[in-house]
Amino acid sequence: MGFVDKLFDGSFMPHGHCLRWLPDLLFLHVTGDVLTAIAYFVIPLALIYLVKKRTDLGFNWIFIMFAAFIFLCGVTHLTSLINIWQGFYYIEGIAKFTTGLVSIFTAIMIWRLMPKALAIPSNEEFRSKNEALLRVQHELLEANQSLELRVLDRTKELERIAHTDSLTGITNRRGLMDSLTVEIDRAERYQHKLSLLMVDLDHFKYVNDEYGHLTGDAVLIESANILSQACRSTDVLGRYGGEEFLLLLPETDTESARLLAERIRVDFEQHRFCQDDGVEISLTCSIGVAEFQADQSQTSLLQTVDRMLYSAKNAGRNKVVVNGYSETYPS
Ligand SMILES: Nc1nc2c(ncn2[C@@H]2O[C@H](COP(=O)(O)OP(=O)(O)OP(=O)(O)O)[C@@H](O)[C@H]2O)c(=O)[nH]1
Repeated sequence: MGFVDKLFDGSFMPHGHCLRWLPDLLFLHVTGDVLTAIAYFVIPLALIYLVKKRTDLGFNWIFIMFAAFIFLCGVTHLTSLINIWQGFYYIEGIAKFTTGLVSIFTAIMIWRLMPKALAIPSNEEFRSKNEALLRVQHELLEANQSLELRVLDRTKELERIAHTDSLTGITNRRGLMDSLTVEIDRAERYQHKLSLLMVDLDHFKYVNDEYGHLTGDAVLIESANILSQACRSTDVLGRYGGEEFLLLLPETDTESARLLAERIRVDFEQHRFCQDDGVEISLTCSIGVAEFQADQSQTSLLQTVDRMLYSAKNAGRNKVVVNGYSETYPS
């Protein structure tokens, strides 16, 4: 009789199923089997818990297959234990068969998964990639910082351009108005003096008509220089209009402003604007002077100083007219 026939004729009794009931032997088997059975059911629970919590993990299904495989191993193990006393061999056979199917399927799938699993970057690769990313992040931060600085510089430059007269390089009307607002606030808050000079070149149209616009421009630039040399660094000089300049004089009362206006008037009177061809141009200016009065609005102050300038023009030009003074200078 062959081995295979012996296996199925009922005479084969696997060795080990005739446990002798020795206490120490029994203790080893029972304790070992119970611990193993517990582990067979706890491990699948742990794997399912992991899959539920970490849905982002790749190849999650392989954990489920392992859980099923280990669970079925547990069932097989348990039925084989029961079968020491009871003869549920069909149940055990079915459990073994199912375990075998799941095991072989898991084994096939794990080999198919192998290339992907091997392709997972190692910790070292992750570390070096992370370092490279940190380096890039650092470079980007630095680039961003230098960009912000450039934007800041550019913004300041644009602000400067927006407040600068392109021809003469001094403050333009917008800059003048901003400064005037600040100076009026300061004068009002600290009850300081503030005076204004409005300077207008006399018969400037004649310069343009006679010598051309380029010469007119050069005269305007030189006039701005004369004015800036005449005033203090704390004063604000700006071009108010075409050939009209405005001087804001903080901490200056009417009399001091009048003296400065008179000096400027004389400066222009004595100055000779030289052309490239050697021709000299004489030019005078008229000046209106006004001191800021408490509670006066910016518009009202400008209207007052403009009125004074108008009076100076009416008085024959090359004159200084001061608000509150009846005299015209020179009389
Ligand atoms: N070259 C030049 N001329 C300018 C500029 N802005 C204004 N003007 C000229 O300045 C002249 C001002 O003429 P008016 O307003 O008649 O004044 P004025 O000739 O100085 O006469 P009064 O002010 O009454 O003494 C005009 O001819 C304008 O064209 C500029 O930027 N460059």
